[in-house]
Amino acid sequence: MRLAALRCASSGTVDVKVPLNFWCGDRVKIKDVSTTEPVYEPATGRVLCELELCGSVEVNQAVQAAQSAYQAWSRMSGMERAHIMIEAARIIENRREDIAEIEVVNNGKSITEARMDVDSARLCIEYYAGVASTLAGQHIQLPGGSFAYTRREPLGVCVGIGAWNYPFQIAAWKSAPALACGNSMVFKPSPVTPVTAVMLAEIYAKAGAPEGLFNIVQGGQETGNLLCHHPDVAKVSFTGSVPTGKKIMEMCSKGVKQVTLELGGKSPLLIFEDSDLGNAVKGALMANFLSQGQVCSNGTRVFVQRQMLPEFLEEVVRRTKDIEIGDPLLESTRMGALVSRPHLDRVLGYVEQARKEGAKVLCGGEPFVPLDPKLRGGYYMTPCVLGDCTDDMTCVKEEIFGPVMSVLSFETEEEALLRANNSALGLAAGVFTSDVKRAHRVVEHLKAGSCFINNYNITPVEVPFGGFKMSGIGRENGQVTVEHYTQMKTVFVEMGDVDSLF
Ligand SMILES: NC(=O)c1ccc[n+]([C@@H]2O[C@H](COP(=O)([O-])OP(=O)(O)OC[C@H]3O[C@@H](n4cnc5c(N)ncnc54)[C@H](O)[C@@H]3O)[C@@H](O)[C@H]2O)c1
Ligand SMILES: C[N+](C)(C)CCCC=O
Repeated sequence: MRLAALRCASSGTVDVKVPLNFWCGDRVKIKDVSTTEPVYEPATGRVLCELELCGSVEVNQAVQAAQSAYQAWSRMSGMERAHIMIEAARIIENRREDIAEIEVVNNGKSITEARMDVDSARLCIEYYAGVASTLAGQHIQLPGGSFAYTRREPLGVCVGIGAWNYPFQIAAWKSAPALACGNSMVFKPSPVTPVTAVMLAEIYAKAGAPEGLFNIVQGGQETGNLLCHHPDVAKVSFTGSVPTGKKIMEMCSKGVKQVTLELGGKSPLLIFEDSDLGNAVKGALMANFLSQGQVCSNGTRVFVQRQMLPEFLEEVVRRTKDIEIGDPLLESTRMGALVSRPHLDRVLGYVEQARKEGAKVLCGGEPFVPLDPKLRGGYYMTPCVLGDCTDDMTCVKEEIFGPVMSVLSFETEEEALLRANNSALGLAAGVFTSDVKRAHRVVEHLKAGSCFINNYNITPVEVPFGGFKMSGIGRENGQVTVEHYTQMKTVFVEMGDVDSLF
């Protein structure tokens, strides 16, 4: 089935007819489909397709395919693996627009952002292609000419389970390091956004990967459970919510399987009075409104030093009101649709709750109905800035995962740090200041895995990304991720006689 079968021209015109499961190098139509689930186009509310969910038969087939590909792939040299990954990256570059458009249709984010996500996916694969050829062990000299060496060996069949906010990017961020290290993968996208991960599977196959190297099984919780419990799966890398992450860890503990958990956040952004106002405002917008606010690392608790608060609020509200909402496939659109109707309702409910708890809605927080009639059934809202927030409010404590910025004020650095760290989550944090000493002092004390100084939400693939506390375990991207997709073997070599005690 050609990728072009999915090509779209504008919102409201796409029907996905091709199968979305993929193993043994091809799209798979399930024989006796017992369960399907509708998949929606967030921009219009139309049904895009009925998703065929995988049960144990299909999960077994996909894992088996991955096992057999693993035999060949794990024996290849890093350079050989790199060659295929570079080719995959090249195909992604050529198909950038196709992939980005379909991502928009299934996820609702703007085409501008979708293109950036596709670029991040490609760069990640290019980066780990480079890493593949550098994988090496150590040589350790021992007495009498004896020595030991270490080997970095792959784990086997790895499972990736993705969230719906960055469907294509998550599939690449998980598969690139896994494959570079010699593993194979079975990936389960979110059933809300199942359409683009399978394009990545086709691309790897086209680039020359052995059949079964990267497979897609579609489904929700049940399919995920089957994968986590599967005896032939060595590791699970999960991106999603904290409650699901806990379940994944529990299931993996039964087989003592390794886990990587990329979970939720409620990250703080500290803006000191000596900051450059323009950059601080731009940073706060980037920290809250990318992907309709549906970003794990978002800095949704914006602490502003009291002296700067009035001018910050004035500017941040002005710029938030200017955000162009609408058809996510239009170049001018900066904010598209939220991912689903229930999610939109949940986010609007948080705004209502904030109002009841005493926060001031400075702008937005309302359902938005575009003028274009075909978009009337879409899941839009106006981006929201909440003022007069306090630490005990629900909007400040819970991950909303929508375009809602909570602004709080503070007096001193010490107080800001205490309040910023007062969360069970620790994915990211940011600080804006022109005082270089303060910047590093504050970052040293912030309990978060990814910290930004004078910027926010940039994730170059060569830099590790991941959380402290309940935001996760392990890292994605960067050199360190090799450790999460390999195991170390130590080999002792005796060059003399055995010095036996017996
Ligand atoms: N830290 C990160 O890198 C990162 C990135 C993106 C999203 N997230 C987080 O993801 C959440 C939003 O995504 P979501 O709503 O898709 O999360 P979710 O936890 O509901 O679902 C994530 C994935 O897990 C699957 N799943 C659900 N129950 C399962 C089970 N029992 N066993 C196995 N798999 C199961 C889902 O089908 C989906 O594929 C937010 O909390 C967000 O912060 C984190
Ligand atoms: C690329 N972003 C915007 C930093 C998103 C990282 C993945 C988290 O949801």
